[in-house]
Amino acid sequence: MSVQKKAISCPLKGVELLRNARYNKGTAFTIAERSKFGLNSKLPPVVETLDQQLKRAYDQYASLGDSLHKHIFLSDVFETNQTLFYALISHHLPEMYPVIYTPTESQAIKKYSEIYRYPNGCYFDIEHNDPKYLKEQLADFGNPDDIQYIVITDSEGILGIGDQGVGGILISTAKGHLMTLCSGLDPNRFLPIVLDVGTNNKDHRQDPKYLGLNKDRVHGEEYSRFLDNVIHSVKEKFPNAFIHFEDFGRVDAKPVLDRYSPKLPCFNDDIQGTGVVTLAAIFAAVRLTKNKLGDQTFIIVGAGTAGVGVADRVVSSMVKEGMKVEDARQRIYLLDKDGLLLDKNADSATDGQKPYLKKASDFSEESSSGQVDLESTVAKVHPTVLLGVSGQGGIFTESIVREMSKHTDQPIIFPLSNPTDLMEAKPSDLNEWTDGKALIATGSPVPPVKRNGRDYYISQCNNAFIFPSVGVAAVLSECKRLSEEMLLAAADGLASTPKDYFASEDSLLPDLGHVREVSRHVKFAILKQALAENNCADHVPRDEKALREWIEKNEWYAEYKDYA
Ligand SMILES: NC(=O)C1=CN([C@@H]2O[C@H](COP(=O)(O)OP(=O)(O)OC[C@H]3O[C@@H](n4cnc5c(N)ncnc54)[C@H](O)[C@@H]3O)[C@@H](O)[C@H]2O)C=CC1
Ligand SMILES: CC(=O)C(=O)O
Ligand SMILES: [Mg+2]
Repeated sequence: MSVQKKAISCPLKGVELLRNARYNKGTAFTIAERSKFGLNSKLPPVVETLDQQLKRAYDQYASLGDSLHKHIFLSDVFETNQTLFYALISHHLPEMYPVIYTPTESQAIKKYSEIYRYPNGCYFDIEHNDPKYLKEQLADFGNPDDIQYIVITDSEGILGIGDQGVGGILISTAKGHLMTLCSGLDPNRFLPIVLDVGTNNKDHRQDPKYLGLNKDRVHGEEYSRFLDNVIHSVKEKFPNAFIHFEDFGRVDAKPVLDRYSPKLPCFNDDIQGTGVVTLAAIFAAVRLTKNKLGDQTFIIVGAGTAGVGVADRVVSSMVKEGMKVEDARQRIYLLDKDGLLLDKNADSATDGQKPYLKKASDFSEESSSGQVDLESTVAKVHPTVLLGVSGQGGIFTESIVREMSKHTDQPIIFPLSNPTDLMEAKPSDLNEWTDGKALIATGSPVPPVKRNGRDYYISQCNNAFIFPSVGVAAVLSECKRLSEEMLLAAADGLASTPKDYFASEDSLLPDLGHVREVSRHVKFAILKQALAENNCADHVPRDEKALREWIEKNEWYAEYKDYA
């Protein structure tokens, strides 16, 4: 990671410098810099501070009518002046976060070809599936040591909006922005990649403006060969980069993680990040109900990438607390679009789902059609925790939630699907149906629920609260592999964040406004675990105080540097 230096070398001059977002300071170039770097007469005469620039940029942003235009405006700022972009969002993080991320990001991705203005990263398409070619293209993105963190998507499972083809590049860029904003990754050491393997999205295929490959999505061997070529090229070109897989489709996500995670430091955000952040929120909820994790009964609705990822992390945590794996799995009921996952349907279950299949014979009374729906499962197993990662808005109905409430005093209910309109239930409804007792967290941000003169703060349970810390800790540690124990340490770290960083007594997760401090706390927990595993570079400080200082010193800040 880059340690902050007083002056850095600036390789550019004149108009080229003004057009380079990394080095550009716009009206903040001083008189001396204007002379030294050939900028005289190329800027208006007044020299401004970053604060003055921030005021103008914010006023322009605020004057825009809708969030998509605000998103486009912020993207323009990013393309012109990176420091201003990160400073602006850092100053207004809770306000702008939903604009650069979920929910507005999903609109921007759907409309990518319509709103396109400039390239956003590295586009690898399957028609150029040649290792030599791929490596040559990567050379343009930096020298071997330059890139530390890479987000790759194949765009098949973008948020809850599915296959988005080439537009998925924007999820890779958004995740990169959050790495910087939340955890201080140097944005110049980040590379977003989209794998364009075709798309089955009819709207895009019929759109004459669509910018991706207009062909059916490639699966199977050809897909795997392409991915292998990309990963090998990336590792050859940027050997130290940590790889973050994002929004792969439900069939490929887990096999891809299972294939690469034993070989290189990598992470699947939807599987592992969602699992960790949800676990941390569950720890908090369970603490509020004065119960133990091992006493909970879970129903997870949506047995795809995120659903299985959450289930696996809950199991790991229960096992860490002393439970047997089989017993832990028994406490988790996974439902997919055809209802509860049952052993009689083992043939159609994914590898990730298989450990969670329940005996069909135990549910014969509930199933006249051969399927056991959510309401029947709730009535039968009396869950204390109900999680939604199905991408199906509104499927936690009033009768389901009322049934759950009959058997548990404080139901823990997290509609985690994104964007906002795909949440499995609205927090205000959940609050109403449970008479204010439900402990709620959502995937996309929502305002507090006001009921009977009280404000109920709803925590956002989104992997964005964890992957920036996991990612930067992995980069700092130079770990050989990201271990399950490091992930559990991240969940513990997030759950044990000092209370000052929470919006209210009963918040399940810290407040976004304190994300940098929270992230330091989580990185510390992960690095301690990496040290304990001997999974760390020698330069990582062993002493706790020195480790905390080192973590902070290695954060990138949006401030203008002096140019030598
Ligand atoms: N809050 C967070 O941090 C995260 C939220 N998510 C959200 O979770 C949702 C799912 O994402 P992924 O797991 O990546 O997608 P996925 O496509 O891998 O999984 C979704 C699963 O839901 C199932 N499903 C569809 N209709 C259903 C129904 N009526 N009842 C039960 N299951 C049903 C599908 O068959 C599929 O297996 C998305 O909306 C996504 O935005 C995903 C990752 C992180
Ligand atoms: C948050 C996230 O990663 C998703 O919804 O896919
Ligand atoms: Mg995702």
